[in-house]
Amino acid sequence: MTAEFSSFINIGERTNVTGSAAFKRLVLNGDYEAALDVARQQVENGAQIIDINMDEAMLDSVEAMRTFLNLIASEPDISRVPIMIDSSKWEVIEAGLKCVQGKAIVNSISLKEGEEAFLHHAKLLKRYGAATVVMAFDESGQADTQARKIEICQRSYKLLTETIGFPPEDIIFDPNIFAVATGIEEHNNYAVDFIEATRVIRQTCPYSHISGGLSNISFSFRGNNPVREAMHSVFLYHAIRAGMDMAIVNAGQLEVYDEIPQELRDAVEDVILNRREDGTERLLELAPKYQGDGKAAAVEDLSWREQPVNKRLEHALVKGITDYIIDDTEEARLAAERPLHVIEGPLMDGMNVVGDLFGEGKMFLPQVVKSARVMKKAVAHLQPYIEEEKTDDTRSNGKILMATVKGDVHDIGKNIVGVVLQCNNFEVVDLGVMVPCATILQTAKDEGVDMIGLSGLITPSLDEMVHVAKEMERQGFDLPLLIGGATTSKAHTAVKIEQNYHAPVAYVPNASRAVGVCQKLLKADSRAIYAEELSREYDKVRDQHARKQPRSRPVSLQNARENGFKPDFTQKPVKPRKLGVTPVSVELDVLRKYIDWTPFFLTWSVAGKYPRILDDEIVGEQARELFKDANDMLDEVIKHKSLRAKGVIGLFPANRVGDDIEIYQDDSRQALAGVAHHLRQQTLKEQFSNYCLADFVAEKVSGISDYVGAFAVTAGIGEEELANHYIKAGDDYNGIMVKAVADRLAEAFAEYLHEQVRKQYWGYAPDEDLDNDALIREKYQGIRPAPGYAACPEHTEKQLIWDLLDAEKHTGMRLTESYAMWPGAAVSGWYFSHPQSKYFAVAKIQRDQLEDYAQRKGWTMETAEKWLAPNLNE
Ligand SMILES: C[S@@+](CC[C@H](N)C(=O)[O-])C[C@H]1O[C@@H](n2cnc3c(N)ncnc32)[C@H](O)[C@@H]1O
Repeated sequence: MTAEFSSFINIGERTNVTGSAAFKRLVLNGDYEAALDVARQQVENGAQIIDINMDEAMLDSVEAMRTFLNLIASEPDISRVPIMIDSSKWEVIEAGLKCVQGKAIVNSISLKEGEEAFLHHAKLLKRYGAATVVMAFDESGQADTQARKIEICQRSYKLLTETIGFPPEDIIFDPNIFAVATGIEEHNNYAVDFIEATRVIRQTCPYSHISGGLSNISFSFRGNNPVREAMHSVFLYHAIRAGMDMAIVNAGQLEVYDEIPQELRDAVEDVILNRREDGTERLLELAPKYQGDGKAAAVEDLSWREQPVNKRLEHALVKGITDYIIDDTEEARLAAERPLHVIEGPLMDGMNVVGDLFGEGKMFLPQVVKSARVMKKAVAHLQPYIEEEKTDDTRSNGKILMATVKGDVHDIGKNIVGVVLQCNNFEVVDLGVMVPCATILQTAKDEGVDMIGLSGLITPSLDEMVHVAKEMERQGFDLPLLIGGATTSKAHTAVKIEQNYHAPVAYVPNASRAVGVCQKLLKADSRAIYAEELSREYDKVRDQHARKQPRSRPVSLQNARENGFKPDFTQKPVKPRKLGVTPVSVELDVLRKYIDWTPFFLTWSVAGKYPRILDDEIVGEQARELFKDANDMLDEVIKHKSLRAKGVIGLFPANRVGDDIEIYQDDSRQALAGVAHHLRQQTLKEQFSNYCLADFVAEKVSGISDYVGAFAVTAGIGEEELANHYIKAGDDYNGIMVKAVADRLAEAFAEYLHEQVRKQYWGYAPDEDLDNDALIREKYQGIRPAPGYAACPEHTEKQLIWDLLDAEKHTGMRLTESYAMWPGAAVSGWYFSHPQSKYFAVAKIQRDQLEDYAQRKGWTMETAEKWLAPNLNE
């Protein structure tokens, strides 16, 4: 499998006042909330880094950069991607670097003002631990030819790495993308110059990266988006193959290379590759034809049924069509010498095509999972014939044990990886969820597996993975270990896991990487080399981690408390209409209207915001198909009541005492029902407060009667049974779909119930009238923070919610030893009603708060360190 596209990174370009008039207007008007939406949209559209530029004469750029980045820091759905601070002014860059949490990227530095200034800036960036874009620009100007681009980048590289020891992997060269087809002959070779320079730079400047602003290339076709998009795709297609690994793009506006009409693609390719003198004229002639979308309407094409059987099998696998698979497999079996040969021949050939297309970014994840369904059907048809022959000599690529670790129940990602591996002829032993270490290791021995893959979603699972690695070492295992799941990371794998186990440990960020990693680890000839590569890489990550300087200054807990948020309590808090605990049940077709579909597509690695995604140029067709399949599943579970939802809420008198919230049994406020413990942000905040969730509740000493709420909901009753029913029938696609749909229904339940609480049960916003989009965008008053998320990252607090609500009795939901909720399709959290309450990230805390929290919870320091590990500086 090739992986050119899986490692390509696209950088969002819309948060740039010099490039987007709309964004500029928002920032100039001080409408930072809408400006944040622009950033959020880019992330939702699949940007993996966002470029932020505030260079505008009418703006105080330093202030604008600082304000915007600080706002982003408290938006977890934006700040999960790295920030590229883009400015031509050093003071703006530095102001930005002081705000960004995590690794920043600076755009850009160059030799424009000579070596001294260049190295001075680079040294500062190194101290911040930032990566940087280095423009191919020197004292005599911007590089336009291939030779100049190479010369300047090589000179910059040498200066950076040899003079000041700048980490080469933190260097991103921008060799300048200039417009082609401008009518000026000297411009005709600009794309070729870039591509060829890229090839040489990647070869001669090890570990560095190549990026560029893509939209420049098509500047002469402004107003003709189809042609511009075709030019971008063709350019990227060739540049990526030459080694370009990042680009500033509008991710929502890229045509799939293979889907550009042949005639247009050829004409664009002539221009990009400067293949003929009259290339520009020919493209200009053709362009008006594609001014619209230039594509003919699709009709169902059954001509593939005319092809030989092997080709039909391949087609069915690639397209995920099960309709004819049994007939075609039977035909192939009759023609083959042995039934096994059908698997080893045409079926595996077809799956290899699937694997290659996926690796090249030409197929999407849900399609691969559907291919697996076709494959399973074919294999199931052949199985009785193979058994009749009584031979079982199929050779798989290797046997992999997969498990979600003890205490964790999440397995959608693991199941997808399992299916993708099976598609690539790996045998997967899937132990399911909540698997204790001893079971994992014993099964690995009994089954003689070649590798172990661990998955987990919640933060406590990270510790459990460390435990498994240590046990593997203690028991003398020598198998490679794979680590994956939402909270895992390369840094955690390097710092916490890899050091504890001598055999190869590989962090697998997503399903598309899994196959490549497994193949390299299981082939005798590549294992040693890859293991060596991995261990060098992790050494480096550890080293970087150790050298990482905190980008934000810690403050004492006392100072943080003094700078706590002081909400306005001139309006008295509204007393809930119905105090106490209320179980709630609801029909799924009510919840259906509250579904937020965007995360559903992300689960399947199809990125984009709903409903726009359905019409997206690149993923639209795939998104429509997925959406239809999900809705078919919803129809089915509603009709047969095979999934059910149950929830419970509680509304209680409450007051703040320090960073705790006392929750009372009744409004006399004499007897405690429980105490919620919260954490406070502990880094220096110059313009903002050091937030703690407790701040949003009136202090006990104020005499103001305040209230909080709690909720726990699930839409996963029946989920396991239904998923297993599909999986047993060989239909992993629908097995995963059940869980993806149940997860959406649970989130929809949380949304629906929160609305009911605001308008009725609590009734602090009785006249609220918001559509689903506004609900998803959280335009309402109040928040519902969920333990385990950034404002209340400590998971054991869920126990208090369970106790207050008697949640197990009312809903059947349980907490595991890691405080994951079971069934997996579940949501729980607190309700805060204050109009100024908002989400934020506690982030790193200091020793004094750790001690204070341990004392408040009645914990030993060891217990506190265990549960707060993700928030401690190490
Ligand atoms: C993860 S999304 C879920 C809603 C989304 N519409 C969906 O369907 O997936 C937003 C929820 O996550 C939780 N959340 C987000 N940011 C948080 C933070 N900083 N602290 C605590 N909880 C947070 C809140 O419960 C919030 O309602």
